[in-house]
Amino acid sequence: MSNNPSFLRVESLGKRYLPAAPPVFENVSFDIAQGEFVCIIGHSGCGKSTILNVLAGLETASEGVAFMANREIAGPSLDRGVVFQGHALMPWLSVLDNVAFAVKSRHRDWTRQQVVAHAWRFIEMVGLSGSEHKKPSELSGGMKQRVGIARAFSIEPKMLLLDEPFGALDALTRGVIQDELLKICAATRQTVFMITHDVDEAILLADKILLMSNGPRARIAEAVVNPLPKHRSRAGMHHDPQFYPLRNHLMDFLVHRSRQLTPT
Ligand SMILES: Nc1ncnc2c1ncn2[C@@H]1O[C@H](COP(=O)(O)OP(=O)(O)OP(=O)(O)O)[C@@H](O)[C@H]1O
Repeated sequence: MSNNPSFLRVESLGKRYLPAAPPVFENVSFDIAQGEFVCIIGHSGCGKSTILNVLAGLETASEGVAFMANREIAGPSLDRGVVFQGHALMPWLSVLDNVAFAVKSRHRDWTRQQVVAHAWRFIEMVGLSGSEHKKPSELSGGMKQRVGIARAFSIEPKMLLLDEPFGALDALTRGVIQDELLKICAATRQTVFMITHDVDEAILLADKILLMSNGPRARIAEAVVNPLPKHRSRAGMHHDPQFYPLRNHLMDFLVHRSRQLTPT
């Protein structure tokens, strides 16, 4: 991790969809360091996806600002790769061409050969070599999600934004892809902001876990630094003496404290 504590800086963000209604969230401020993996957890409707969309430049905030590398985020950019739950692949293109399309948009001057070689690297990285000529309709949900991840990584974004990317997957596939994501992030020192509802997933992946209170007027109630050693594994992390205290703290927030912080 670099010494720059605020590669991404969010300052007093607020969002109001309807003028007469209270804001969904307000006064949301947090920092993400370069190479840091941050998860955000909170109940449905508190505004997590809205925050992610503001960071992606797909949505504007009603109040506050977000900066990445000291530049205000004011629209979509290839510097930020987004993976949604619904993977959004182009159904008429093969796995290879779905990834190649993204590579080409990043490197417009590259030859087809360069584009394909680069796309290949990322298809291999997510364990999809052998399926590169398949269309999305021929892939399982987990495989489609891997294509989405390969595509987002292939543009080598400065920041990766993941909106519950594994939400629709069965536990086994989810575990396999979590392990892959961990490996890729360790190898590339990728900076990540990820929404999850899964406390164990957050403990496995995140360096820091942001806890959001319930909406309306939701806020970041706590930023919990993960005390477990950086090289964690799904199989081993629950043996760490710090695992259950951390898990209980997060669960306790979701069950009790997230509500108490909601203004009446
Ligand atoms: N375009 C929109 N117009 C009006 N209200 C919206 C719009 N988008 C989101 N909202 C409302 O804003 C609130 C926050 O939505 P958002 O999707 O950001 O929450 P979330 O925390 O990501 O929820 P979930 O965990 O269920 O995905 C919800 O009450 C939602 O109904």
